[in-house]
Amino acid sequence: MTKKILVTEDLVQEGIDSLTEHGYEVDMLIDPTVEELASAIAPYDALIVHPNTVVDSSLLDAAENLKIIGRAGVTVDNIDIEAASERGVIVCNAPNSNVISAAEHTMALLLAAARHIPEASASMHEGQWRRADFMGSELFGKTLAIFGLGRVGGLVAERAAAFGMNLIGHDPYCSPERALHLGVTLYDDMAPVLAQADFITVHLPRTVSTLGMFGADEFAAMKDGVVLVNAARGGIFNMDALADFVAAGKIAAVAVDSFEAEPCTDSPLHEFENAILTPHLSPMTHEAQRRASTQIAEYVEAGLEGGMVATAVNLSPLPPEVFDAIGPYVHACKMMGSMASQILGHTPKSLKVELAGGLADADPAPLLAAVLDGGLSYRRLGAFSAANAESVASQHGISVTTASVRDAGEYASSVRIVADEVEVAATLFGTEHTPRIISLMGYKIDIAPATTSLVFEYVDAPGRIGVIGTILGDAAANITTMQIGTKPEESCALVYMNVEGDVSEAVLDRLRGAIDLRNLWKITL
Ligand SMILES: NC(=O)C1=CN([C@@H]2O[C@H](COP(=O)(O)OP(=O)(O)OC[C@H]3O[C@@H](n4cnc5c(N)ncnc54)[C@H](O)[C@@H]3O)[C@@H](O)[C@H]2O)C=CC1
Ligand SMILES: O=C(O)C(=O)COP(=O)(O)O
Repeated sequence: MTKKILVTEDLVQEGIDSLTEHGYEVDMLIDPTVEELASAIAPYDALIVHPNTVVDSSLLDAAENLKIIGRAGVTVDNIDIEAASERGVIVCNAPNSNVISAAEHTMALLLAAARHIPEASASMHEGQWRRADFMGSELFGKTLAIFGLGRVGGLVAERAAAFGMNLIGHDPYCSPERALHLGVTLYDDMAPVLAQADFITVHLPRTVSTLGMFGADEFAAMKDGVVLVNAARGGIFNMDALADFVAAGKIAAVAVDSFEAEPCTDSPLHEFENAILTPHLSPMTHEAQRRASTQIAEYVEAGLEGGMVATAVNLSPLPPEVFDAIGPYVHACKMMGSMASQILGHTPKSLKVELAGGLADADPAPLLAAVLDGGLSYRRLGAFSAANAESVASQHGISVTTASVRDAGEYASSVRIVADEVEVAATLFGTEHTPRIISLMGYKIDIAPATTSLVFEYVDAPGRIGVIGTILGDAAANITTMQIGTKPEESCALVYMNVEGDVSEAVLDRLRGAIDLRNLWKITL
């Protein structure tokens, strides 16, 4: 039967043509109301949207045949990813389609603001010739602060470096290597970045932590005469507070391309001549729109044909034969990824995933994706899929290797990961496939981890467990299971302890003070 695809927003014809040439039936229902879309969606296998079509759980409930949603662009914040995943619907985007256009638009806004181009042009159209009123400043030698050093932020850094700007930035998830490569001095806190910048540009996703990230306190902490640009997402700057600071002259100019509600025809900034406002023009180039159309057509087709979707932002379903081989290990691998990242405390530089015994011939990609997903799950957008795991890992500065060994020792199969200096291995136990940790930091143990665990490493000596037990008992934390591994050659022991009850920082400090610990980690799964 012919597969049906519904397109709900303008899409360059090239992508549509390629889908029809490949035998799909493509229908256009441009800018439908919520009700129109809900009553039309049932027969469709795929849905292609831009930013304005809201795909929420009630639409997905009506979408009985839907297998894949393609977002012709980067941002998927109009799609309820979790609801789609729960229903087994793949969500994919075209993450590289418009990032160059977005970075170039950012540069255009920076330059336009620095040289008063919109106001000067408007005055010329009114028949005036006012050179002295539009004295500008050079970008050269000025400090540009970039918040968010992902795809667009990185491209802006490269372009601003060519203008001779000093680059500083803030992005808790950007690796030091990436920052070094981009020539950006990274700061953990916003304060020093705000205090130094002559120009500030944001390239952040819209999340709970970035909405309103720039308000009155942040604007007050900036240099007098600062220039601000937001070509990312509306809502990152608090517009009312921003207008107050523009009115007071603290902010010399502001350029905004993206608004909290679009279309936007009125905002607190509309009255200011030194506020440059563009109607979400960042992606509006022939090149970006053409890429968005052709790339999304290719990914949607891959999804409909059961192939791996390279840009899936939620896990695409594994083909049954792959699932049979490795599916039960997905949960264990997510758990190990989370455990390793909690022990490490930062994003690893290198990650090795080794499949042993019965898994030796299996494709490691889905398990690598699961390890990364467990370890980097702070990314609200962009879950790892088997197809994108390596490339997303490298974006985060993680170099990935996979290996297989035939010998799994006393187990039928196992997976071992090494994230920088942290090693952890797991096997599955019984018909329920319960994950058991069989090695941690080189210590041989055998334990099924609970929601909260404490891991102690210390120089082995009698009485240690007693001291630990007493402190936890006093804190009303109950030890439910425990395993001890030793390294006799180093006289060291590692205790993996599952606990119930609250183990606060104060209790951890007491434990650290009471015995001579090499390490103590609290792990929450
Ligand atoms: N107007 C336009 O045409 C386009 C807009 N966008 C928007 O621009 C933004 C950036 O897009 P990409 O670079 O593709 O995304 P990305 O995901 O590659 O990069 C976002 C970066 O922000 C960082 N980040 C997340 N939370 C943060 C926080 N609280 N503080 C500091 N850094 C944080 C992440 O670590 C990541 O490095 C997104 O909001 C996207 O929606 C993207 C493409 C085109
Ligand atoms: O992809 C994005 O995030 C963009 O903002 C690009 O614009 P669009 O939403 O595709 O019109």
